[in-house]
Parts: sequence; structure tokens; C-alpha cells
Amino acid sequence: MKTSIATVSIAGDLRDKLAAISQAGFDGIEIFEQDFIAYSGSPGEIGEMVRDHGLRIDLFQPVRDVEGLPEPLRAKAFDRIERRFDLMEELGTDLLLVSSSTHAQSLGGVDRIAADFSELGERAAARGMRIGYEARSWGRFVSDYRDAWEVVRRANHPAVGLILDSFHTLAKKVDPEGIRSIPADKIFHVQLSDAPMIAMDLEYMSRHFRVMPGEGDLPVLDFLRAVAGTGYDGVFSLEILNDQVRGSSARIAALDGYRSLLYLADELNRSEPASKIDVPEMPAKGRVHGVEFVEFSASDAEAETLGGMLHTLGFSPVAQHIAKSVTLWRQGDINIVINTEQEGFAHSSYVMHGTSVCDVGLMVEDAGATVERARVLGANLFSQPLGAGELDIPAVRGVGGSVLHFLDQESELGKVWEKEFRSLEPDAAATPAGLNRIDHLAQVMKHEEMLTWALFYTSIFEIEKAPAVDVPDPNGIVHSRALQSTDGAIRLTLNGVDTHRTFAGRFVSDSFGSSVQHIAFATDDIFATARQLADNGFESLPIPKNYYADLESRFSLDDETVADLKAANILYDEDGAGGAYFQLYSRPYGDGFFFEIVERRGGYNDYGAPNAAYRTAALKRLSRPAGVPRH
Ligand SMILES: O=C(O)c1ccc(O)c(O)c1
Ligand SMILES: [Mg+2]
Repeated sequence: MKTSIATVSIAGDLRDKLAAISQAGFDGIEIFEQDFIAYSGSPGEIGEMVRDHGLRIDLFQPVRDVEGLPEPLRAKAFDRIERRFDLMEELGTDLLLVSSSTHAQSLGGVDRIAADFSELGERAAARGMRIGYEARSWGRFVSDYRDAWEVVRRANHPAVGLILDSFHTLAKKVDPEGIRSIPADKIFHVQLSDAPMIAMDLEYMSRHFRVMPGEGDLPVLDFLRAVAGTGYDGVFSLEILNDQVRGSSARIAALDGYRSLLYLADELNRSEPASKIDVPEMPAKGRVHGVEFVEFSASDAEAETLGGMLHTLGFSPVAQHIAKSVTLWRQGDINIVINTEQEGFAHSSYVMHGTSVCDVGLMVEDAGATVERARVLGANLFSQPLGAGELDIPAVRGVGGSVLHFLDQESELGKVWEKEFRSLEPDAAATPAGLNRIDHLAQVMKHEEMLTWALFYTSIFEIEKAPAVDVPDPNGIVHSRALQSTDGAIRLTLNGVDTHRTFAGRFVSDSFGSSVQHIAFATDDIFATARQLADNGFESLPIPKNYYADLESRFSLDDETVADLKAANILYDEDGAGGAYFQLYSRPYGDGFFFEIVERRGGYNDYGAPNAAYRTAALKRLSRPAGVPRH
């Protein structure tokens, strides 16, 4: 696959962009006029700099408002194109993108526009150049690739072809299937991007909210499938106009872009065996069977406090690592590991983030295949020296520098607890409270990192994005999006923060970027669990009475149920389709970490977003005042 990316897609000055693009593995770029104008070097120097980075210039863009104009505007527009050709000659590129006009004085008329392109084709050919016509979705007369193709067909000039841009087709809900009837040699270039499903003016969305393929909600794979169906084997380029991406790291945006292209092409090859786009081989996405363990790093003193909290939750210390200060706490199928080593990764994570989750172990179908797929898609592999008797468990770096380990039942990795741990005497056993598995993990990150991590998870695992929700906090908004497998075996919620004033934002800031802010455990009987927790001395998060008065008005619950919910500080939600959700929270701990206990009934598949504002306010009331250091 010939890969390319528009320079406008990422942050920095032209030199920064080129370095990031070339490092990420792209073959070429589209030079955007603004990047070109803003740079101090001559066009010849820019061309040289691009080639020095091992990159091609696939295209120069955009030129707008060219076609369908009356004289003297027409002559002036054509002259503008000739000046672009001068520039392109010096830069060393031969393809110019003309995007469909929005000019108030454009006259339209498919034959007039086609005649303009015939003449532009003559001019281009005379200079050894080519012109590609792109339908912008808000173009005045041409706003759909089918109309742009009719123009190109009628222009009937070898130097005039079509440029397809997935945004303009898919955001406007135009069926991409018609692309299959366009001859491949008339498709000069293909631009890919995705976008979120938000009702918004298309021009505004196009210029500010595009995202990498796979990061949004558009059927980019269907678009690519149709393009590949023509036999097109030219450049696939990313054109991502996005304010947030332009304001964040060039290196990460380029890596995300490259990952999204490989992922998309791999998906295409798997779903359409006839089309073999040339991309690196990678194992298929694998199923995740669940979270096998969550590991905290802590000091000895804080391990006591955390252990005390786990004890009230009904967990018992069941095993000790054969060689390290690492204790395994268990209840049902839940494994919580507390690591108090004085060296190694967990310790450095403790030094950086304080007591926090440093490592998550996922039970997958095939751990070796999972880490290999992650590697091909650009994940950072993680390893540290093994002690005697320790298993070599494949791992990658995850959110906030934490580690993600992969285990499976096919190899000896599934026996990690027997191999690396020694059972402890049950004298410190707690009374279990019916917590049987991890329902979900909530990870927080800066808002601008959310797309990166959503793409990370969805490209490696069989995991789907749930619709995004904005969760109100007394001091701002938290952008939340759940990722979950269809069977619910793995559920992660990603929470993006813009400000440190929100409860989640303060956690990111105070913990210096720790990722897991809460762990939700599942029970089959929330009321029995609540009773046992109370007996164990667990302190639940107090919920105001007003919440329960509102609950009665929203749902048809009987008085007794509402009284039971209220007595136990349990929050409640329904999905309108017979599903119900019960949530019980711990008080905040440390930098704002907390536990949640949930019960899902009747196929409820969400996360109680309507309750999030209330539990956040309650957590905030009980947390350490802002700005008070942890030590
Ligand atoms: O917003 C625009 O005008 C614009 C310009 C060039 C493109 O390739 C495009 O997709 C949009
Ligand atoms: Mg475009």
C-alpha cells in the first residue's frame, strides 16, 4: 500500500511534521498550501527537505473556486492554476487537487465545468502535470463524487482525473458502492478520514472534526472496499482536519494515522479475500475473555491501607509471589495484585504516580498472537528481566505508561498463579461479599489522548465502541466512551478530561497521569452484597436523599425498592428495554481512586451515565481538597 498523509493533519511546523510522518512509516505527503506558505524556505528547498526525509510529495492542495466561472474570473482562476504549476515544478510534484467550487458567481452546468477541465487538462499536460477533481460535500453545483465523476468523464482528458475523499462521501451519507463503476485509471488519488456521528454543518465538521479511519463512526471500510473493487492501486492518503490533533503531539498523530491505515487495510484484506492490499502480515484481532488481574504498586504502608479496603470488600490475601513482595488478593474470579517491590517497573510507577494501578492482565485467546498484532500496529512492547521461576508474559505499554499483560489458557501463561505464587494460610480471610468478576475498568486520560487509546484497543482486540457520552461534573465535562466486546467479557471505559477541575481531571493531574481511576466489580445480588459489605465495615459513598426522590419520579419503582436503594446508597438506572443497573460506590482513596460494585439485570449494557453527575459530586465532597499534596 502506498501511504500518504496531508501535512495539515498534524501539529508543528513543516519540518516537525515531516520528521513525525517519516518516522511513523509513511511513504508520502500531501502538501497543504498553508504549510507551504508558512515555511520560510523556497519551494525547491521544501521539496529537497521532503525527499531528505525519504518522502514523496503525492499532491499539492487545495485550489478552490476554479470551475464554472464567467470571464474575467475564469481567466484569473486559470492563471492562478498556472502559478500553482510553477510552484509544483519547484517542489517536485505533479498532482494538483481542485476541490469543487462554492464561488457565488460560479455558473454551474456540467458541460461548462467539463469544458473548463478539458482546458485545464491541456494546460496541465503541457507542464507535465495532472489535475484531480474532488467533490466537496458542500460544493455549490458539484457535491457528490458521482457528479465529479461525470465532469471528469466529459472532460475526457488524460491529465484530468477524480480524487475521492471518504469524508465528503460518507459524512453526507452518499452510498460509496457507485465508486465500483469508475475506471481505476481515472481515480488519481484517494483521501481517507472518519468523523464522529454528530449532527453538524458538513463544512464545519470537515474542517475541525475529522478523525483517523476507525476513530469515528463512518463506514470507512465500505468506502475502501468500493475503491479497492475498482482495482485502484494508487496512494491512500489521510486528510485529517482536526483542531485537537493539530494541538497535540505530531509524533503520536502520525503513529495513530499509520496504525489506522494498516488496521483498515488489514480489515479489508480479511473481509474481501480477492483484494490483497499489500500491508504487513499480522494475526487476526483476538477475543478478550476478561480482565485476569489488576496490579497496584504501593509502598508498604499504603499496601496496608489498600489491603484493609480490599478486606472490607470481601477479598482475602491468598498467595504470595515466589520471589517478590507481591501479594495476590482474590474474591470470586477477581485477582488483585499488590506490588511493594523496591525496584523494577512497579516501583518506578509508584514513585511517579503514587499508589495506583500499574499493570492490567487480560485473558486473551492467544497471548503471543495478540502481542504480535500489537507490535505490527506500532504498540510499544514491554519487558523487564525475569526472576527465577517467572513466566515470560507478553506485554505492551498502555494508557499513561501503564503495562498491559496478555495471558491465555492455551499456554502455561494461564497457570501463572500456580507457577509464580505460593498459597498463604487462610488466617486473614475476609467474608466474601459476592463479588465475582470485574465488570469494567475506567481509565482516564487527557481528552486529546482518547482517540489514540480507542484506536489502540479497537485495532488490537475484538472490542467495539459504544456511543460517546458527555458526563457532567460540578466543574466541567468528562468525555466518556465505553469499549466492550459483544459478549460483555471485556468492558473498558475511556474518560477524557480537559481540565484538572473535574474529579477525573484532578485524578490525572494529582497522580501524574495514572490511568485506572476506578474498578467496577460485578455481583449477582447487589442487596446481599451491600449487607455483607456493611458487616465487613465497608464505607459506601453517601448519596443525597434528593437523588432517591428523583428516582421515584423517573422510574416506576415500588416504595420498598426505593427505600432499600436509599438505605444502601445504591444508584439505579434502566435502559427502557427491560434492563436495569445497580451501582454502589466506595469512598475516594488517595488521588481520587475508587471502587464500584454493579449488578446488571435483564441485559443492561450501559454504565449508568445518568447517575455519573451525582456520584461525581458525592466523590468530590469526600475527596482531598484540590492542591493538597499526597505526601
Ligand atoms: O475544506 C476544504 O475546502 C477542503 C479542501 C481540500 C480538501 O481536500 C477537502 O477535502 C476540503
Ligand atoms: Mg479532501
